[in-house]
Amino acid sequence: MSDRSLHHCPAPAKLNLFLHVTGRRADGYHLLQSVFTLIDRCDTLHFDLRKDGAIRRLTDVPGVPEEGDLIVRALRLLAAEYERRHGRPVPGIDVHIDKILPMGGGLGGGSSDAATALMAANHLWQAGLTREDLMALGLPLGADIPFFLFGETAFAQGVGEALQAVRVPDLWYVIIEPGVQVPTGPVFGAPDLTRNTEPVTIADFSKHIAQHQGLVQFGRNDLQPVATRLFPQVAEAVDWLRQFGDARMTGSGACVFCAFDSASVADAVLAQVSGRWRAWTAQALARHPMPSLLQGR
Ligand SMILES: C[C@](O)(CO)[C@H](O)COP(=O)(O)OP(=O)(O)OC[C@H]1O[C@@H](n2ccc(N)nc2=O)[C@H](O)[C@@H]1O
Ligand SMILES: Nc1ncnc2c1ncn2[C@@H]1O[C@H](COP(=O)(O)OP(=O)(O)OP(=O)(O)O)[C@@H](O)[C@H]1O
Repeated sequence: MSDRSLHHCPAPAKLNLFLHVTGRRADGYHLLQSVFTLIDRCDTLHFDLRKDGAIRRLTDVPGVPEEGDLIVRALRLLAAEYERRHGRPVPGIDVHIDKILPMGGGLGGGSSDAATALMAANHLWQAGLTREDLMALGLPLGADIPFFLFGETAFAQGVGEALQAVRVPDLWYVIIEPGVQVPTGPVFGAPDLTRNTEPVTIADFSKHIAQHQGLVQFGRNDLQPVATRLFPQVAEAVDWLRQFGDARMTGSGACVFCAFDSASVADAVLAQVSGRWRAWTAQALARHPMPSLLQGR
C-alpha cells in the first residue's frame, strides 16, 4: 500500500435481519424499517491512482458494463464534487475487483462495492469529504450505500438512510443462494406487497433480540411473500433451511439465511445443504473491515 494505491480493500455483504415496509413516498419509493448487519463475506477491490483524470474499472464483470457499474457511477459523483471543492480535475483512478457476491442476491454487493470505492478514492485523491458527505453523495445511487459507509450494525428507517447503531449478538450464519437473481423493482412494485406494517421502535427490536439471543429473528421480511411467489426457488430454500432454525430472505432476495450461535453448528448445517445450491457460512461483523479512512464518528 502507498499513497498512490490501496489494494485488497474489502466490500462486505449485508443481511437484513428483518425488513418492514411501513409506507410509500410520493415519488413511489417505499419507507422501510430494517436492521442491517455486515458479514465477513466480501468482494475485494484494488485502486491505483492515474494521472490523466480517467475513472476506469479494469475488471470485466459479466452483466455489468463499466459505465453502469455503481463503483464507476459513485466515483464520477465524487470526482464532480472534488472539482467543485478544489477547482481542478481529479487525478483519476483504476479499479480492479474480485467479485464473489452474487448479484440480485439481497446482499447489497453493488452498493458495498460503491461504498468501498468512495472511501478509497476520497483517501487517495485527498478529496476531504466526511463520512456524512459520502453518505449523502451515495444515497441517490443506492439506498444501501449510506449503510455501508455508516459501517456498523444499524436500525435503518426512511428508504434506508436514517441510521442508528444497534447491538446484536455475535452470530454465525448459513446463507443459501437459490440460483436466481431477484430484481428489486418488481418486488416493490407488486400489487400484493404489504405496505402498511405498523412501525416498531428500536427498543422493541433490542428487547426481542436480548430475549432470544438473536436466534429467533424479530418481525419479518415483508418482501419475502412477493419474492417467493415470483421465484419459487427462493421458497424452496427457505423451507429447507427452516428445519434448522428461523430462516428468512435478506433484502429483496434471492439469498436466504439462518442464524446459529457457533461456527461448528453453522458448519454442520452447511455440510447438509443439497449440491443444487451454492451455500456458505459467514460471521457477523461488528464493524466495517476497511481501515478507518474517514473523518467523523
Ligand atoms: C430492499 C433493500 O435491499 C434493503 O436493503 C434496498 O432498499 C434496495 O435498495 P436499492 O438496491 O437501492 O434498490 P434499487 O435497486 O435502486 O431499487 C430498484 C427499485 O425498487 C424500488 N424501491 C427501492 C427501494 C425502496 N426503498 N423503495 C422502492 O420502491 C424502486 O422502484 C426502485 O426503482
Ligand atoms: N459493482 C456492482 N456489483 C454488482 N452489481 C452491480 C454493480 N454495479 C451495478 N450493479 C447492478 O446492480 C444490480 C444489483 O446488484 P446488487 O449486487 O447490489 O444486488 P442486491 O444484492 O440484490 O442488492 P440489494 O440488497 O441492494 O437489493 C445488479 O443486478 C447490477 O445490474
